[in-house]
Amino acid sequence: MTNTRLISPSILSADFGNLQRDIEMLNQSEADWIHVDIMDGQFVPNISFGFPVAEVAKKHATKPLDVHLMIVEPDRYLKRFADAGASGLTVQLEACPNLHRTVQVIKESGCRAGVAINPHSPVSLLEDIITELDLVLVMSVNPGFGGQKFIENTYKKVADARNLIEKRNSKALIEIDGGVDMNNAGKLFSAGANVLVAGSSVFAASSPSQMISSLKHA
Ligand SMILES: O=C(CO)[C@@H](O)[C@H](O)COP(=O)(O)O
Ligand SMILES: [Co+2]
Repeated sequence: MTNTRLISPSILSADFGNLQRDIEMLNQSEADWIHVDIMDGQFVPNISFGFPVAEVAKKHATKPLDVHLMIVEPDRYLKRFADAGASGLTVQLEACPNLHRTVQVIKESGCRAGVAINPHSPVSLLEDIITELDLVLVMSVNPGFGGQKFIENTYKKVADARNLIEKRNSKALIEIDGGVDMNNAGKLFSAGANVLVAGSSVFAASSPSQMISSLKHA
């Protein structure tokens, strides 16, 4: 079992009028990655931002961009997000009819390959692809918005993912996304999570950088 514990703050909750300032704050903080949420208004009922904002993030960030694609037909855009500076590309299982091929294309682009599963999708759906993955993202809210309530069934899914990874000797990291805060961060790491995404809990804190440290050492 890996002891890796990383924090990936989501810029969805940043101040877009001061994005450079907020990214520079993340550069100075204990954040490990910077989470970039791409929403298309089709896979999820919200539109966030696209390439220009991802490119601004890349221009100012000194940390790897952890790009989460909540879009239909992600294959159409993998290369462009890789060229925009993504270090990791995570697609939603539910958006990928040919997931094995999609994962191979991500790897060929030089990015870390991640697959996200929605709250209704069991971890067992990853059984025949887990050895190909660098990262499994367990959604702990329904995707589409920041600031939602954490779904408690996530702990069981972290345990399921950890069991599957160990059974198949996979090197995949387990990432959790949605409603992560000081009430659940420590329990998630103890349950076997490796990477915690945090949007509103970081950016609404009086000291975002202190909150990142608190989450990391929870
Ligand atoms: O992918 C998503 C939402 O769909 C996330 O990455 C959110 O940006 C997390 O925000 P909080 O729940 O932490 O506020
Ligand atoms: Co996300």
